Amino acid sequence: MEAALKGYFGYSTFRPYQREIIQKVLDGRDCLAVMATGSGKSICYQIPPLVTKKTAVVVSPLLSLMQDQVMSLKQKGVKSEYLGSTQMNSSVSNEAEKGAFDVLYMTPEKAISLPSRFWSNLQAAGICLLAVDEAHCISEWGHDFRIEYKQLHSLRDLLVDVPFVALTATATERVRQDISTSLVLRSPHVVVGSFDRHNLFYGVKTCNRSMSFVSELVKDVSKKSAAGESTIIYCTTIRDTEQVHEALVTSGIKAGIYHGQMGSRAREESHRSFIRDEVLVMVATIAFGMGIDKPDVRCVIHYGCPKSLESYYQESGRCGRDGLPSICWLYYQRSDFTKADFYCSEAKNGTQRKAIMDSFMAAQKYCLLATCRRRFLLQYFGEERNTDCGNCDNCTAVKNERDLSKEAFLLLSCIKSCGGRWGLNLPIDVLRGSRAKKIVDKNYDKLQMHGRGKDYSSNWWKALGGLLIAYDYLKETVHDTFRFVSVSPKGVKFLSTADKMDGAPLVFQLTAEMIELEEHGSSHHKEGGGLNPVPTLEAEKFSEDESKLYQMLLNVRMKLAQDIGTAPYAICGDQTIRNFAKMRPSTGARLANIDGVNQHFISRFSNIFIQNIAQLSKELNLPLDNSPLPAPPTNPAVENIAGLPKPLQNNLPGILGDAKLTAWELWHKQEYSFLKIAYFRRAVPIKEQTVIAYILDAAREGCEMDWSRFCREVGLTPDIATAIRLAISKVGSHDKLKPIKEELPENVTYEMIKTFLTIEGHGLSEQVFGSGTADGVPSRRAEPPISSSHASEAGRDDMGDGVPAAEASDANPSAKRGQNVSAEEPATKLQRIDEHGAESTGTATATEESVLALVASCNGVSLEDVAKHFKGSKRESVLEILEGLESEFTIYKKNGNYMIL
Ligand SMILES: Nc1ncnc2c1ncn2[C@@H]1O[C@H](COP(=O)(O)OP(=O)(O)OP(=O)(O)O)[C@@H](O)[C@H]1O
Repeated sequence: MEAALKGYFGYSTFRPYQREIIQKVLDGRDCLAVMATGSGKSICYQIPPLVTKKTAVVVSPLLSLMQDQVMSLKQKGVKSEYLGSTQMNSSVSNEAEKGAFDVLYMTPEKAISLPSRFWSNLQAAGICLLAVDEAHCISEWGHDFRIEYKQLHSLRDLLVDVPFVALTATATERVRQDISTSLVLRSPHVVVGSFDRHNLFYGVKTCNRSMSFVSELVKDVSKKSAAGESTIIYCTTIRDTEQVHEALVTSGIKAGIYHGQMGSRAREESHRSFIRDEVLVMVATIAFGMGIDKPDVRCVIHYGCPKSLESYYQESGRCGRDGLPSICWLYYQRSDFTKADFYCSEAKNGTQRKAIMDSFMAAQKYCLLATCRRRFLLQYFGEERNTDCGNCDNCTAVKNERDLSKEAFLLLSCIKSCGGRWGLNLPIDVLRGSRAKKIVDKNYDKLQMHGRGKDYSSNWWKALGGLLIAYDYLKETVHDTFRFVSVSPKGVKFLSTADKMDGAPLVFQLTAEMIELEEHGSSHHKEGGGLNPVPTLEAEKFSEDESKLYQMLLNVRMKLAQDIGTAPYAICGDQTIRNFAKMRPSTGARLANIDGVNQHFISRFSNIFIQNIAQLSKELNLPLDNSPLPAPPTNPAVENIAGLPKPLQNNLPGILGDAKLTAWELWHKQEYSFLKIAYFRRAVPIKEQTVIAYILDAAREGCEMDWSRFCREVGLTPDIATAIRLAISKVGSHDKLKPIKEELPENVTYEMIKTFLTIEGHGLSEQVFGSGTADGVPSRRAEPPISSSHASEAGRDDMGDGVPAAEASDANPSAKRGQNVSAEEPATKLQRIDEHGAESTGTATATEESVLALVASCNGVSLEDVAKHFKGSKRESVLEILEGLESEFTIYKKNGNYMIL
């Protein structure tokens, strides 16, 4: 599991619950995972297929979401596709049912409409799980109910032994139950993670929708864009969306717009430009919601109070999914609170109406809060916290507490005297001495407190009213479209004791709005207050030049992404780029050690980044290798990995297929050995013979070859070449290999014959082997004399005459080539070490190949054991080789033991 995590995703440790869920799925158990947005749920269904080599089917509600995930997975080297209405490639479905993909996404509509033949074929090919992402859509009690989700249970009968995994970021107990019942989960393993998004700063500001406010907002957002950071501005109406978008564009900020009245093409285009960082600001209604898989959104602004705390959590949760510090601001205006009636109009019955109203009231309460916002949010989702978070506006604001007992007394008693039949406005007007007709008609101008609240503005009183509601001194109720504020039992108690004790203190933390109103007489947020209330932890650790380097490297990533037509985050995350800027690795080995760097990245982009880091660091006068990482291995093969793998410039991949091309690239460009290629990125290694066949295929397709080296590694000397030539002439044909092999001594392998024939096919025989016998190709070892009489029965048992050349091979070519360690040898030797403690095992020397063979033969081997095994080499050399192999992702370390990746 760890091997797949590092190899494909570049991470060295699992986040909470990931391992547990993956293990349960591998054990065949159904799971229900309720984990916060951005907590890493996807990996729970993306790792099992990489471990089991069977397909994971993922049902996901939105095509845009699937497309983004497929794009991202492909960049990691994970075979992935989707099935849905926008899939233009008609062969995907056919390939999918043959098990061609690791991860196969599909819409619920597609999942329930696929013929049972598809499922039985896929099951025959291998299916390791069925995941239902955003599983809350199953429940009518969830906030995104989708009728097709309800029908997914029909798959249960088709996929009897396949574990089902339901995943969601928000689910109450009731929704969880619905999911479980509807999907017919069988005693599922349930995981409920924390809802806390500790990297998010939460803040609230009041606003008005004037142009001056919008231009302040634009100014703030432009700072984020200038820093290359992405922002989403959620508006509650299409009108607001258009207004804010226009203001941004007029100020020269590249911004996208997204709302339900746009055509699907325009929406897709908008979405695409945002995830590819072509625009850094997206102004949208909540229609731009669930489908956002972009991990590096740094700021989410809600321009208007959201309709519920659930949707606020979900939408603000689009921020900082990569775990880096990010900011969520909510701007509200008191008039937003009157929208409850509008939302309630969606209700089908009284119960639903109450549910909508309760959620909206909670959102309103969140706006008016003067205490820790995170605590409030978590409490709302049933998670108790004893301490304040220190990462929200109320926690970080200079504490401004004051005894407001007199003001509270005035407001409460005024509301009580007005009979609790009004909203907040009328009693506040009474306090402020209004003689409006309604007030005079009701004789409220005769009340004792009439005009006694003139010192504060109306908005200040409303803010106090909000506090008194939040702390249950006032009660807000809604009847039809009217809201009434009355004094609660707690408020009544306060009034009675305040009366008697004359001045019992009631200390409140003043809200930001109240402070603003007292200081400036208006509640517009301060100029320059900006969106960045707290310096991010990472930013604090960066020097100015490191920040510059970070920005430059973001540009390098952007350019690369544009060149290959993908999103920058799909190449690697912001945190990885931060680490590059901080550590400034000078070699591929150092780069590979950085979290977030996976095999695919190493083979495609490491060279570009190493070069840019070196050059830009030089320009900025920053030293390289500023990292706490161990000293870089000096193994030339390791250095090579950073240096060479460039994508091919010709069209060979199409002809050759990935595996053959990769084998050839690794051999030719990286100078990997056959054995190392056999293990490269494979849980189950392929045979060395297959590697050789792949490279020969590449050569036949025109790939450049160093034939001297190839012959040397296959063991094909000029003597053997001569013998093969003779054998062919004896047999009279080279169409079948077996008769040729039978004419030759046992030590002449099928690989040698194939190599000879390929070289002959290229007309290079004379050049490579010379015209005669002995000269031409340097041989590392003395060959036994060749004579036809040595021909053996080798291969006769397992190969008929018709065996095609590409499939014919010997069992263990490296062993026959007289290498230090054969594939079986290390295990035996190591066993001896285990049995006899420090007993010497001879003087075997460590080479990359022999160490690799040893690690491959053991299920975890420590440095000590490897060092003991290779008595002929110094411990440091052994360590160096191990580190080299580790940084190339050929092996990895787990609990101090080396294992094959
Ligand atoms: N073990 C890990 N170590 C470091 N980063 C990780 C790990 N697992 C996942 N991540 C990263 O965390 C981010 C969020 O992961 P993911 O998209 O799976 O979240 P999610 O829980 O599915 O969120 P959502 O509910 O929004 O869909 C991604 O950038 C992912 O690469």
